[in-house]
Amino acid sequence: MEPTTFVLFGATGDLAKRKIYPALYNLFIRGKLPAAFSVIGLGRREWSDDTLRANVEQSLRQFSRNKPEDAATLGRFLEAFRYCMLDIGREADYLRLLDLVKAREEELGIPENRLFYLSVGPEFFGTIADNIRLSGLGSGRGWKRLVIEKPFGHDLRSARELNRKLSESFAEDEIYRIDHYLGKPIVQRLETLQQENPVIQALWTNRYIANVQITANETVGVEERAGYYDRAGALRDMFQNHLLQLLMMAAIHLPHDSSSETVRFKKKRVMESLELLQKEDVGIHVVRGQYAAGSIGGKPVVGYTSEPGIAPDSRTETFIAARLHIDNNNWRGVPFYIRTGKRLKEKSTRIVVEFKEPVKHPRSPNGAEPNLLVIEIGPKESITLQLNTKESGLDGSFKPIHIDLHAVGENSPEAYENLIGDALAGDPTFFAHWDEVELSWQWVQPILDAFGEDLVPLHSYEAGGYGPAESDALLARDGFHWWFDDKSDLKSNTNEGERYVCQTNH
Ligand SMILES: NC(=O)C1=CN([C@@H]2O[C@H](COP(=O)(O)OP(=O)(O)OC[C@H]3O[C@@H](n4cnc5c(N)ncnc54)[C@H](OP(=O)(O)O)[C@@H]3O)[C@@H](O)[C@H]2O)C=CC1
Ligand SMILES: O=C1O[C@H](COP(=O)(O)O)[C@@H](O)[C@H](O)[C@H]1O
Repeated sequence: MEPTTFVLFGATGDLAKRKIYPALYNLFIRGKLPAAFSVIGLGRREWSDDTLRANVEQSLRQFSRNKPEDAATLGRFLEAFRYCMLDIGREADYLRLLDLVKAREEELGIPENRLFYLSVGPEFFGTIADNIRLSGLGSGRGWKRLVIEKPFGHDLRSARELNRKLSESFAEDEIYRIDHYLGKPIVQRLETLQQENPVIQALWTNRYIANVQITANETVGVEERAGYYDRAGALRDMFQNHLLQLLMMAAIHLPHDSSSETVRFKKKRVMESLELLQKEDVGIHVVRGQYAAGSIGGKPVVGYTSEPGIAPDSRTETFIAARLHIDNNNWRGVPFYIRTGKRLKEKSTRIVVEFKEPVKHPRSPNGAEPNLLVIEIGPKESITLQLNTKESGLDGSFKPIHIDLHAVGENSPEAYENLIGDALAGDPTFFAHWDEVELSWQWVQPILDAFGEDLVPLHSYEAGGYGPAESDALLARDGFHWWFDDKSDLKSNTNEGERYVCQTNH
């Protein structure tokens, strides 16, 4: 990996502490950081190099999956860190930063390869990009990369404006837009699961698939982010980015040796084929909800509008479910159902592919269930194929068997580790390209408009359940139901039914 200077805006903030330092440390101990590497942390706080290092060490002790046990290893890691006080709006501070970056590059004898990681609010992205250009930080003799966090815009118009602004200072292939769902290990394996397994590839069409369900349920509420969340809601916070990315990853068909360009091209094609909704029709395809008081894991929780910092008359959605159609030869006629919400019964992020039943209706009396491919993305990771077999005995009924297609890795890397490693290596495959982001906002915009004009009812749902009943009705109208919402469906997640572990390519 090429020698790099990692310039971290927001080094004193929460994301750096919880995700970025642990990711860098885990890359370091796995030997996945460049041999010559330095981190320049930035913030307004009056920290010294030692204060930064002490904070990094503290963050590793609290948040890293590998705790720093060996003092010498930790010392070598921390030695790479320098701190520079910088106010984002003050141009002179960038010149001081440039001096420090150059001094470090000379000290280490490394080329001017600079990765700028913006772990700060999106309102600062444009100013930082401008100042990187104006100060000369962005015109070194090596490469430059810009890593940015969501939210990428608040709607289609603001996303386009932000992109225009960034593109004055960085080319598209220099911009790495983090969507941490793309860094999750199982999501990264989806492409190979399909590519390396012709059986799955052959089944990946509307000929065999009845519907696809993408769920991201959370038990947490708005937490300490009332100010941000009440302006965003579930549609902007989860749906426009993470869930549409999962949809793209699930729906693409990839040739055997796909490059990152192929992956991005195919994802773009999926988004281009998504049927756009008219604002007036949003209520037919989209359900929105807001949590009321209830209980989670036996503990009472307040409703959304009683959360600290949320206005009592807020109409922000904390739940959304939608039915989408991809109008192309592979997926025409296959509904994709997507839902996400806060204060639901359990934390689970999964994709369920329900296969068509040639003969029997789902839940037919003899016990046969539709074949399912269940991709558990978190908090547990698994890929399971549910098939039917005949019960030995007299009644001849069927029972489901489950074939595990994914060996769960011990201590597998976290999303940020994968993504920061990829950004350092210059691999853009698992970052969101502007085309995808723009098409996602384009798809979401009529829904934002319909919500804004109150054309869609806001259903209240009790905390601790599975969201409003209208979300079930959305699927019931098509003759389907959400899988795994009640205990009887949880067979594939428990020991009920026989399980087989398979060797697969992925
Ligand atoms: N925290 C999380 O889990 C997640 C965060 N994000 C995104 O990451 C970004 C950072 O979030 P988070 O770390 O939580 O935010 P914090 O509020 O914890 O940190 C903000 C950081 O920005 C710095 N900062 C703010 N204003 C200035 C300024 N004028 N000049 C220089 N530095 C400034 C602060 O430094 P100082 O106070 O020293 O000036 C601080 O380091 C946001 O865009 C957020 O949406 C995305 C996903 C998850
Ligand atoms: O980006 C976000 O994601 C989290 C959920 O992430 P996960 O990895 O725990 O599934 C969500 O809680 C948060 O609101 C959102 O901003």
